[in-house]
Amino acid sequence: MTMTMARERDAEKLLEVRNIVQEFAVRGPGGVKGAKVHAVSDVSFDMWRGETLGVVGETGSGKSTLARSIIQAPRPKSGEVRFLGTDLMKLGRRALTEARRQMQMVYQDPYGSLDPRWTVLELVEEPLLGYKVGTKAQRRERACELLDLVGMDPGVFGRRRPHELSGGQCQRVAIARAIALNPALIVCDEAVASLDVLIQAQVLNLFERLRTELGLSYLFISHDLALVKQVSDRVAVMHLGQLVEVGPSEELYRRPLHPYTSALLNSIPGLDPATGKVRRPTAPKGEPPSPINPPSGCRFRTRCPLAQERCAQEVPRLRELFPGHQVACHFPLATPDGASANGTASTASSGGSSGGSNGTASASGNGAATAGDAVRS
Ligand SMILES: Nc1ncnc2c1ncn2[C@@H]1O[C@H](COP(=O)(O)OP(=O)(O)OP(=O)(O)O)[C@@H](O)[C@H]1O
Repeated sequence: MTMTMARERDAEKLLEVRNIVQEFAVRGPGGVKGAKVHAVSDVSFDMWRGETLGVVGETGSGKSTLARSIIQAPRPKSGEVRFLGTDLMKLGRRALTEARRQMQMVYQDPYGSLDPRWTVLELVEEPLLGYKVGTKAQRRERACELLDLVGMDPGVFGRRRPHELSGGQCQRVAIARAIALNPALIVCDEAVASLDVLIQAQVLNLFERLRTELGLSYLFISHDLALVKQVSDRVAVMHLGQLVEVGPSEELYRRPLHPYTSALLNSIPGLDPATGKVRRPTAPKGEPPSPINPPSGCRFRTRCPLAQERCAQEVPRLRELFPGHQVACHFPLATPDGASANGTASTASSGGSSGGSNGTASASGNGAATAGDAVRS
C-alpha cells in the first residue's frame, strides 16, 4: 500500500480500538471473593467505514463483552476506543449519549428487545423521541419511511404489537429502530441466530441492502462461521478474551494462520471434495480454560497441538504476516518466508495457500488442526 493509499484509508477510519481490557469481579472456585473474569484482554483492531467485520469464537470467548465495551456499556476498564476520531473513553455522560446515536445494536432475541405493550409505529418512533428529533408528525412520517426501508408496510404492520409479528418481522422492527438515527455503525450480536434459515437469508439481504443504501458498517458477531464468511469483508477470531487472528474473510477461511482458527473451521460440517462424502466436523480439542485463571503466555496453548515451550512464557502479539492478515501466534500455520509451525517448510506465499494438494492450510505432524474442509463448506 502506498503512503497516499494508507492516508486515504485512514481518512475513512470508523473505529480504532486500542488495548481494551474488560474484567468482571466474581467469586472464584469455592466461593472465594476477589476473583475476576478476564472477559476482554488487551484487544486492538480497526474498522473502516462501510465494512462488515465479523467476530467469531466459541461461547464465552468475549464477543458480546467486546461489542458492549466498544459502545461503552459498560466502559472498558482501560484502553482506547476512538470512534470517528473521538476517544469515547474520555467523553462525559452527555457527550457519550450523543455519540451513541451513531452506534446502534441489534440483538439476538427479536421479541425480548421490543416492549410488548407498544405498537410497531411507537417502537420505531421511540429512538427519535428519545433524542427529541422533529415534531410528533415528523416522527410518525419518519417511522413510516423506516418501516418501508425494512420492507414492512406501515399501513399493514404499523398498529400491530410484537406478539402479532413473526420473529423475522420483529427483527425488521428492531433494525428500523437501529437505523432511525442514521448511525454509522451497527453492532449485530447474534442478530439472526434465532431465525430459521430462510428468514435468516432475508434479514441478511436486508442488512446488505441497508449497508449499500445508507453507507452502514457492521460489527457482526456470530458463532456461525459459515454465515460470518458470507457477510463479512474481514473476520476477527476471538479466543478467551483475546483476538488471535484478523484478516480478509476469503483469505482467513482459505488459509487460517492460527491453530485455533483452523480448529474452529474444522468444526463446520461440510463436503470433502476429495471423497464427495460429508466430512465429520471436529470441535477444537478440549474445553476452553477458565477465563478467571487463563494460562500464561498463549491462552490457546493448553489445547494447541503445536504448542512449544515458548508459548507458555511469552504472550504472542497480533502481527501482520500477510497484507491485512494478522495473527497472534509464535508458530503460525504459514508465513511469507515459508517457515511454519514446528520448523517445517510451508508452501505459503503471499496471496497463495499453504499445505495440502487441495490448497488448504494445514499444520504438520502431531494431529494438528487442518482447515481445508471448512473452506469447502
Ligand atoms: N456481567 C458479567 N459478570 C461476570 N462475568 C461476565 C459478565 N458478562 C460476561 N461475563 C463472562 O465473560 C466471558 C465472556 O462472555 P461473553 O458473553 O462476552 O462471551 P461470548 O463470546 O459473547 O459468548 P456467547 O457466544 O455465549 O454469547 C464469559 O466467561 C462470561 O461468563
